[in-house]
Amino acid sequence: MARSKIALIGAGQIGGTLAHLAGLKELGDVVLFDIADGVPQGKGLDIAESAPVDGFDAKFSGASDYAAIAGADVVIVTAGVPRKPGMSRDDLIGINLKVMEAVGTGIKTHAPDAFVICITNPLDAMVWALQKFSGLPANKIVGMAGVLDSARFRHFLADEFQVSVEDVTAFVLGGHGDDMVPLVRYSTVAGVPLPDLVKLGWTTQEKLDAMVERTRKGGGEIVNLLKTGSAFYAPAASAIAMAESYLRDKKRVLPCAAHLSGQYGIDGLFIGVPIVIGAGGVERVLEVEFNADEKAMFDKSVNSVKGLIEACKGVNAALTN
Ligand SMILES: NC(=O)C1=CN([C@@H]2O[C@H](COP(=O)(O)OP(=O)(O)OC[C@H]3O[C@@H](n4cnc5c(N)ncnc54)[C@H](O)[C@@H]3O)[C@@H](O)[C@H]2O)C=CC1
Ligand SMILES: O=C([O-])CC(=O)C(=O)O
Repeated sequence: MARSKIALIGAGQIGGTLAHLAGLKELGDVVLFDIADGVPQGKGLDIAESAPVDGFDAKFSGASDYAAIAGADVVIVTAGVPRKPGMSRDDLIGINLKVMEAVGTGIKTHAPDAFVICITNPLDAMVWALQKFSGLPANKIVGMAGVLDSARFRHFLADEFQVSVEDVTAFVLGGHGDDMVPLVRYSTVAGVPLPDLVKLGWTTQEKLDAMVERTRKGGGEIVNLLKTGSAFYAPAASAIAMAESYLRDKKRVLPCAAHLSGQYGIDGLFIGVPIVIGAGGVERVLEVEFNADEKAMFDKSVNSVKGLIEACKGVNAALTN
């Protein structure tokens, strides 16, 4: 059977890490695309030269011409700019929206049948714009954020409880901003919900609240430490989990920014919700029930995303249709 083809649009910090992980997991042959000519070629060659040491078989190539992504099964988009300390993700709208227009056109022309994962920030608005520019069907394009935000929450919880990260589940829904919604009631250790663990004395409500807040600000914490860019190892690992679920038809249930058409009372926006990713792309949206507090947090986050969409429409009139 022929190998799958994975196209990475953007060969920066996340793009390079994606290529390496795709190789290590033998997900398929990888094409790195970037406007910075030489960078995708150099990273591709470097990773190919690591393959004999780690023992994986995959081809790596670099390009600055969209023709190279033709026939890709999966496209992962990280093209654009990351924020620096003092900036919010939303400050990236102007520049990254223009990038999404170019990328969307490239995908529409050369890889219209791919399953597309957008990572570029501000995520919920960029994946919405990328869908408009590419014309992809709603089940073939998703945004990566919830897997990352949930992984951060899981890490903090596992560290607090001194248990394996594997036994901690978490769902962080809503938009990928500081008002994202870590759902404490739906997060567990070996199936036991967090509120029960507070009752059992495993942690205190104050500590749990602090971990929720740290999760919400998790991206900014790393930006402030790195100073020159943002997180890339955990974001790349998260997108690879989504790509793997599609390519291997694993049907994993993952929190992702998915196009909603009525679910959660939302129509026409990409919002972080649990979805099933399989060979059919977004195969199902899991609608969890919210209590009044959770609903208020979710609505607040959705309103932030709506504000970003309006800002995009203000920048590019073609998006108003
Ligand atoms: N959704 C999420 O959870 C996360 C999103 N991000 C976002 O991902 C994006 C990428 O982050 P990094 O890889 O760290 O940035 P980076 O700066 O290392 O890489 C971005 C790459 O995009 C390339 N690029 C710029 N314009 C392009 C265009 N028109 N076509 C093709 N390539 C183009 C640049 O040359 C650069 O190599 C940022 O917007 C960042 O905010 C970062 C972490 C998590
Ligand atoms: O915070 C940022 O700018 C990058 C990002 O989205 C994250 O790491 O969650």
